[in-house]
Amino acid sequence: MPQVAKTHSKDSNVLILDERSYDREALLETLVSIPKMTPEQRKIYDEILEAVNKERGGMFFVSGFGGTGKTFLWKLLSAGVRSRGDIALNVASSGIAYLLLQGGEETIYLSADSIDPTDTKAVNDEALDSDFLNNIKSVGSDFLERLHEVAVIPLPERLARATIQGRSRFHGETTPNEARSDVLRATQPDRSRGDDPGATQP
Ligand SMILES: Nc1ncnc2c1ncn2[C@@H]1O[C@H](COP(=O)(O)OP(=O)(O)OP(=O)(O)O)[C@@H](O)[C@H]1O
Repeated sequence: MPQVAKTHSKDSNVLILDERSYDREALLETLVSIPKMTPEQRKIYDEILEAVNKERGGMFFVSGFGGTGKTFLWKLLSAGVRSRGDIALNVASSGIAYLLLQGGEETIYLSADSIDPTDTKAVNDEALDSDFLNNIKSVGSDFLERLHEVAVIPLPERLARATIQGRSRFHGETTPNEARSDVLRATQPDRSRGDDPGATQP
Protein backbone atom coordinates (compact mmCIF):
# COMPACT_ATOMS: atom_id res chain seq x y z
CA MET A 1 0.00 0.00 0.00
CA PRO A 2 1.41 3.45 -0.89
CA GLN A 3 2.71 5.42 2.06
CA VAL A 4 2.54 9.18 2.50
CA ALA A 5 6.09 10.51 2.61
CA LYS A 6 6.97 11.90 6.01
CA THR A 7 8.30 15.45 6.01
CA HIS A 8 9.47 15.28 9.58
CA SER A 9 10.21 12.51 12.01
CA LYS A 10 7.36 13.69 14.22
CA ASP A 11 4.83 13.85 11.37
CA SER A 12 3.10 10.60 12.21
CA ASN A 13 0.06 12.51 13.44
CA VAL A 14 -2.48 12.56 10.61
CA LEU A 15 -3.60 16.06 11.61
CA ILE A 16 -0.07 17.37 11.07
CA LEU A 17 0.21 15.67 7.66
CA ASP A 18 -3.19 17.01 6.70
CA GLU A 19 -2.46 20.58 7.75
CA ARG A 20 0.84 20.54 5.85
CA SER A 21 -0.65 19.34 2.60
CA TYR A 22 -1.98 22.65 1.26
CA ASP A 23 -1.14 23.52 -2.34
CA ARG A 24 1.74 25.98 -1.92
CA GLU A 25 1.25 27.44 -5.43
CA ALA A 26 -2.37 28.35 -4.63
CA LEU A 27 -1.28 29.87 -1.32
CA LEU A 28 1.30 32.03 -3.09
CA GLU A 29 -1.43 33.20 -5.50
CA THR A 30 -3.52 34.24 -2.50
CA LEU A 31 -0.59 36.27 -1.19
CA VAL A 32 -0.70 38.39 -4.36
CA SER A 33 -3.49 40.29 -2.53
CA ILE A 34 -1.08 41.53 0.16
CA PRO A 35 -0.58 44.93 -1.54
CA LYS A 36 -4.35 45.42 -1.54
CA MET A 37 -4.47 45.53 2.23
CA THR A 38 -5.40 48.82 3.83
CA PRO A 39 -2.68 50.33 6.02
CA GLU A 40 -4.51 49.13 9.14
CA GLN A 41 -4.92 45.59 7.80
CA ARG A 42 -1.22 45.62 6.89
CA LYS A 43 -0.25 46.76 10.39
CA ILE A 44 -2.25 43.91 11.94
CA TYR A 45 -0.85 41.40 9.42
CA ASP A 46 2.75 42.47 10.10
CA GLU A 47 2.28 42.47 13.84
CA ILE A 48 0.77 38.99 13.98
CA LEU A 49 3.27 37.47 11.54
CA GLU A 50 6.10 39.01 13.52
CA ALA A 51 4.77 37.33 16.67
CA VAL A 52 4.73 34.04 14.71
CA ASN A 53 8.21 34.54 13.23
CA LYS A 54 9.80 35.49 16.52
CA GLU A 55 7.90 32.72 18.31
CA ARG A 56 6.74 35.24 20.86
CA GLY A 57 3.25 33.81 21.17
CA GLY A 58 0.26 35.96 21.87
CA MET A 59 -3.45 36.45 21.62
CA PHE A 60 -4.85 39.07 19.27
CA PHE A 61 -8.42 40.24 18.98
CA VAL A 62 -9.31 41.90 15.70
CA SER A 63 -12.49 43.84 15.99
CA GLY A 64 -14.42 45.76 13.34
CA PHE A 65 -17.89 46.26 11.90
CA GLY A 66 -19.24 43.61 9.54
CA GLY A 67 -17.62 43.81 6.12
CA THR A 68 -14.54 45.71 7.21
CA GLY A 69 -12.10 43.00 6.13
CA LYS A 70 -11.39 40.74 9.11
CA THR A 71 -11.89 37.53 7.10
CA PHE A 72 -9.90 39.00 4.20
CA LEU A 73 -7.06 39.64 6.61
CA TRP A 74 -7.26 36.20 8.17
CA LYS A 75 -7.18 34.47 4.77
CA LEU A 76 -3.94 36.27 4.02
CA LEU A 77 -2.51 35.45 7.44
CA SER A 78 -3.40 31.77 7.05
CA ALA A 79 -1.83 31.70 3.57
CA GLY A 80 1.27 33.50 4.89
CA VAL A 81 1.79 30.88 7.60
CA ARG A 82 0.85 27.87 5.43
CA SER A 83 2.92 28.92 2.41
CA ARG A 84 6.01 28.30 4.55
CA GLY A 85 4.82 24.81 5.41
CA ASP A 86 3.69 25.85 8.88
CA ILE A 87 0.33 25.10 10.39
CA ALA A 88 -2.43 27.70 10.71
CA LEU A 89 -5.54 26.18 12.21
CA ASN A 90 -8.88 27.80 11.48
CA VAL A 91 -11.72 27.07 13.84
CA ALA A 92 -15.16 28.60 13.75
CA SER A 93 -18.06 29.15 16.05
CA SER A 94 -20.71 28.73 13.40
CA GLY A 95 -21.35 26.64 10.33
CA ILE A 96 -21.38 29.74 8.14
CA ALA A 97 -18.08 31.07 9.46
CA TYR A 98 -16.16 27.85 8.92
CA LEU A 99 -17.22 27.72 5.29
CA LEU A 100 -15.56 31.09 4.70
CA LEU A 101 -12.07 29.98 5.69
CA GLN A 102 -9.95 27.51 3.80
CA GLY A 103 -9.39 24.51 6.00
CA GLY A 104 -12.36 25.47 8.13
CA GLU A 105 -14.43 22.59 6.85
CA GLU A 106 -11.81 20.11 7.92
CA THR A 107 -11.50 21.59 11.35
CA ILE A 108 -15.17 21.88 12.25
CA TYR A 109 -14.70 18.99 14.62
CA LEU A 110 -11.98 20.98 16.31
CA SER A 111 -14.18 24.00 16.41
CA ALA A 112 -15.91 26.08 18.91
CA ASP A 113 -18.98 24.06 18.06
CA SER A 114 -17.63 22.13 20.96
CA ILE A 115 -18.97 24.88 23.22
CA ASP A 116 -20.52 22.04 25.09
CA PRO A 117 -17.60 19.96 26.36
CA THR A 118 -19.79 16.86 26.29
CA ASP A 119 -20.54 17.45 22.59
CA THR A 120 -19.63 14.34 20.58
CA LYS A 121 -17.96 16.62 18.02
CA ALA A 122 -15.61 17.95 20.68
CA VAL A 123 -11.99 17.42 19.84
CA ASN A 124 -10.45 14.18 20.85
CA ASP A 125 -7.51 14.62 23.16
CA GLU A 126 -5.43 11.94 21.46
CA ALA A 127 -5.49 13.79 18.13
CA LEU A 128 -4.55 16.99 19.93
CA ASP A 129 -1.37 15.48 21.31
CA SER A 130 1.60 17.67 22.09
CA ASP A 131 3.19 16.89 18.69
CA PHE A 132 0.24 18.51 17.01
CA LEU A 133 0.06 21.44 19.41
CA ASN A 134 3.78 22.05 19.11
CA ASN A 135 3.53 22.21 15.34
CA ILE A 136 0.73 24.78 15.15
CA LYS A 137 1.91 28.31 14.49
CA SER A 138 -1.41 30.07 14.71
CA VAL A 139 -5.05 29.43 15.52
CA GLY A 140 -7.70 31.69 14.08
CA SER A 141 -11.29 31.77 15.16
CA ASP A 142 -14.32 33.94 14.66
CA PHE A 143 -16.23 34.16 17.85
CA LEU A 144 -18.64 36.98 17.63
CA GLU A 145 -20.04 38.26 14.41
CA ARG A 146 -17.71 41.24 14.61
CA LEU A 147 -14.66 39.86 16.32
CA HIS A 148 -11.92 37.52 15.19
CA GLU A 149 -9.47 35.93 17.56
CA VAL A 150 -5.95 34.92 16.61
CA ALA A 151 -3.85 32.93 19.01
CA VAL A 152 -0.21 32.74 18.04
CA ILE A 153 1.68 29.71 19.24
CA PRO A 154 3.64 29.14 21.44
CA LEU A 155 1.07 29.60 24.11
CA PRO A 156 1.00 27.61 27.31
CA GLU A 157 -0.31 24.19 26.25
CA ARG A 158 -3.43 24.46 28.37
CA LEU A 159 -4.31 27.80 26.76
CA ALA A 160 -3.62 26.52 23.25
CA ARG A 161 -5.81 23.50 23.87
CA ALA A 162 -8.56 25.65 25.36
CA THR A 163 -8.41 28.05 22.41
CA ILE A 164 -8.68 25.26 19.87
CA GLN A 165 -11.56 23.75 21.74
CA GLY A 166 -13.28 27.11 21.88
CA ARG A 167 -13.48 26.90 25.63
CA SER A 168 -11.28 29.83 26.48
CA ARG A 169 -14.05 32.27 26.05
CA PHE A 170 -17.05 30.14 26.73
CA HIS A 171 -15.96 28.44 29.89
CA GLY A 172 -13.75 31.09 31.42
CA GLU A 173 -10.74 28.78 31.56
CA THR A 174 -8.42 31.56 30.55
CA THR A 175 -8.24 35.25 31.19
CA PRO A 176 -6.64 37.92 29.02
CA ASN A 177 -3.79 38.10 31.54
CA GLU A 178 -2.62 34.63 30.58
CA ALA A 179 -1.40 35.85 27.21
CA ARG A 180 -0.40 39.13 25.70
CA SER A 181 -3.64 40.68 24.50
CA ASP A 182 -4.01 43.26 21.81
CA VAL A 183 -7.10 44.82 20.43
CA LEU A 184 -6.56 45.79 16.85
CA ARG A 185 -9.20 47.52 14.84
CA ALA A 186 -9.86 46.94 11.16
CA THR A 187 -11.31 49.70 9.03
CA GLN A 188 -13.46 49.88 5.96
CA PRO A 189 -11.52 48.49 2.98
CA ASP A 190 -11.15 50.36 -0.25
CA ARG A 191 -13.37 48.19 -2.43
CA SER A 192 -11.94 49.73 -5.60
CA ARG A 193 -8.66 47.91 -4.92
CA GLY A 194 -9.69 44.39 -5.75
CA ASP A 195 -11.37 41.21 -4.76
CA ASP A 196 -11.43 38.68 -2.02
CA PRO A 197 -7.94 37.16 -1.50
CA GLY A 198 -9.48 33.72 -1.20
CA ALA A 199 -11.36 34.01 -4.48
CA THR A 200 -8.73 32.07 -6.42
CA GLN A 201 -8.78 29.22 -3.93
CA PRO A 202 -10.56 26.02 -4.92
N1 LIG B 1 -8.12 45.52 1.53
C1 LIG B 1 -9.10 45.00 0.79
N2 LIG B 1 -9.05 45.09 -0.56
C2 LIG B 1 -10.03 44.59 -1.33
N3 LIG B 1 -11.12 43.97 -0.84
C3 LIG B 1 -11.23 43.85 0.48
C4 LIG B 1 -10.23 44.35 1.38
N4 LIG B 1 -10.62 44.06 2.65
C5 LIG B 1 -11.79 43.41 2.55
N5 LIG B 1 -12.16 43.30 1.26
C6 LIG B 1 -13.38 42.68 0.74
O1 LIG B 1 -14.48 43.24 1.44
C7 LIG B 1 -15.47 42.23 1.65
C8 LIG B 1 -15.81 42.12 3.13
O2 LIG B 1 -14.63 41.69 3.85
P1 LIG B 1 -14.67 40.53 4.95
O3 LIG B 1 -15.62 39.46 4.58
O4 LIG B 1 -13.26 40.15 5.19
O5 LIG B 1 -15.25 41.35 6.18
P2 LIG B 1 -15.47 40.87 7.70
O6 LIG B 1 -14.96 41.97 8.55
O7 LIG B 1 -14.88 39.53 7.90
O8 LIG B 1 -17.05 40.81 7.75
P3 LIG B 1 -18.00 40.03 8.82
O9 LIG B 1 -17.67 40.56 10.19
O10 LIG B 1 -19.38 40.42 8.35
O11 LIG B 1 -17.70 38.57 8.65
C9 LIG B 1 -14.93 40.94 1.07
O12 LIG B 1 -15.44 40.77 -0.24
C10 LIG B 1 -13.43 41.18 1.03
O13 LIG B 1 -12.81 40.44 -0.01
